[in-house]
Amino acid sequence: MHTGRIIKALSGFYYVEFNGALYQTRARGLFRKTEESPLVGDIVDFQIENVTDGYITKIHPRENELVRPTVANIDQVLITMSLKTPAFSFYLLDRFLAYVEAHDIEPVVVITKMDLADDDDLIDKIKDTYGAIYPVFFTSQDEMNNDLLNIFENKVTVLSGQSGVGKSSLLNTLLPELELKTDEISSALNRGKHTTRHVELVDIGGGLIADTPGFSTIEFTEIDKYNIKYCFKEFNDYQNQCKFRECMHINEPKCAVKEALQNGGIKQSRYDSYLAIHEEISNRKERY
Ligand SMILES: Nc1nc2c(ncn2[C@@H]2O[C@H](COP(=O)(O)OP(=O)(O)OP(=O)(O)O)[C@@H](O)[C@H]2O)c(=O)[nH]1
Ligand SMILES: [Zn+2]
Repeated sequence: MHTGRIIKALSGFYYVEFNGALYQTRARGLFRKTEESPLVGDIVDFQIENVTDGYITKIHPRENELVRPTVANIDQVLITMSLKTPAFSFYLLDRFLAYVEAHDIEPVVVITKMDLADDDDLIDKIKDTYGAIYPVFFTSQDEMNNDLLNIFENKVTVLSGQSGVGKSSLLNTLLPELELKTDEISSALNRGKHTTRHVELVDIGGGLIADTPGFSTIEFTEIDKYNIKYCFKEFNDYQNQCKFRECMHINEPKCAVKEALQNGGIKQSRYDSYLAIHEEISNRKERY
């Protein structure tokens, strides 16, 4: 019996990496009864049947999972946001950040298209708003950002961000061999344009990254209006000092979050994003 990680799932096979080798495994009937099926990213126990084949006997409990792409046990999500085209949006970035926090995954902010920069105030405001809360990297397509390449070691990473911000370009810059590889696969299988991409974890900087960029829009459907406040990381420095334990930091007196807003510990744009998302979730719930 061995324990490894599923890095690819294709046609009923799960490819498990163990000790630098890849094993083609099946899940057998075991999981059909429990309706639990293995996901890419899962840590599994498996039995080797011959040199490279085996079958999965157990899925270890998941730390977290995302639906787009369908990957489990993710350590970090790179939230890509372009400086321009499409225009940078503090609100949209805050939505992505809250969503990733809600899934118990560490966010990393990556600002793309820095070659288009013409507004120093915007860059300063981005640094000022997020620099103390999250790792923030600035990149452009034609430059290899070596600091960014260092963050992957021993981690499983997923890339996300709205359409057109440069997710694929970033992935190709960080992993030039990737584009080549995907081209080879789709032409080899002769499936043409409409091939459904199967997510695969590929090696990057001593860790793994999902080769398919992930979610590009955010809906807070599974998140409760009482929990969204915990998804604004810097609120956690203050919210246990609010007078009321159930304080939502909106209309309550003696609210430590609103005090922090007054003295600059919490940024106005972050608080405004919180209010907007809280309202969106509250309105949705009322309809049911
Ligand atoms: N100037 C500039 N353009 C870039 C940069 N990165 C990407 N682009 C351009 O932005 C456009 C979108 O890039 P993609 O990498 O396809 O963006 P994406 O986020 O993968 O887009 P979706 O597949 O729609 O989710 C392309 O025309 C890229 O050439 C950059 O750093 N600088
Ligand atoms: Zn409060």
